Amino acid sequence: MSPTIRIMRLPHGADLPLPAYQTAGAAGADIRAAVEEPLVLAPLARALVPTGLVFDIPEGFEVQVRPRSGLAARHGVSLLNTPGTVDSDYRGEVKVILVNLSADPFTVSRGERIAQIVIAPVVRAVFEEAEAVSASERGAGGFGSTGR
Ligand SMILES: O=c1ccn([C@H]2C[C@H](O)[C@@H](COP(=O)(O)OP(=O)(O)OP(=O)(O)O)O2)c(=O)[nH]1
Ligand SMILES: [Mg+2]
Repeated sequence: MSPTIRIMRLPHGADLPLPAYQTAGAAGADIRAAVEEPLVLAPLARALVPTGLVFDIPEGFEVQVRPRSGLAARHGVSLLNTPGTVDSDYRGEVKVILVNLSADPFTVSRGERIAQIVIAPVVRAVFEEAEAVSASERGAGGFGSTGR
């Protein structure tokens, strides 16, 4: 099943390609920087990078915004909030929170593929207050309780 995501391109991204899967089996579709000018990210700097895209995500799905491993491995560039969550009712421009975790400045060029989006089904819970919770083998152990 392939849900359709309708995409509106904003004026500053009108000439950039839509998100696209690069190979037949790709889970992620790359999205591009709709910056007007090259953007220089100093070491440890972050930026909210526009994509020029507004998504119309079908109800029951989300879009996750994830880093590209090539940018991470070669340049230390990642997303600060990975995976970013785009809610199905969000009608604003999708933006990418890029962060430069390397010791060198990184330049983002217009049209560069800066991240990838993965669409995923959403399960929503019912949150219900409880006086007590069920017993389990783990109990309250966590944060390394099983050792290394
Ligand atoms: O990488 C991201 C993450 C989020 N968003 C947009 C879509 C999402 O639906 C909205 C809100 O994101 P989130 O809930 O993560 O942020 P928040 O800080 O909780 O903002 P809000 O109070 O608007 O929910 O921002 C993006 O464009 N890119
Ligand atoms: Mg939120």
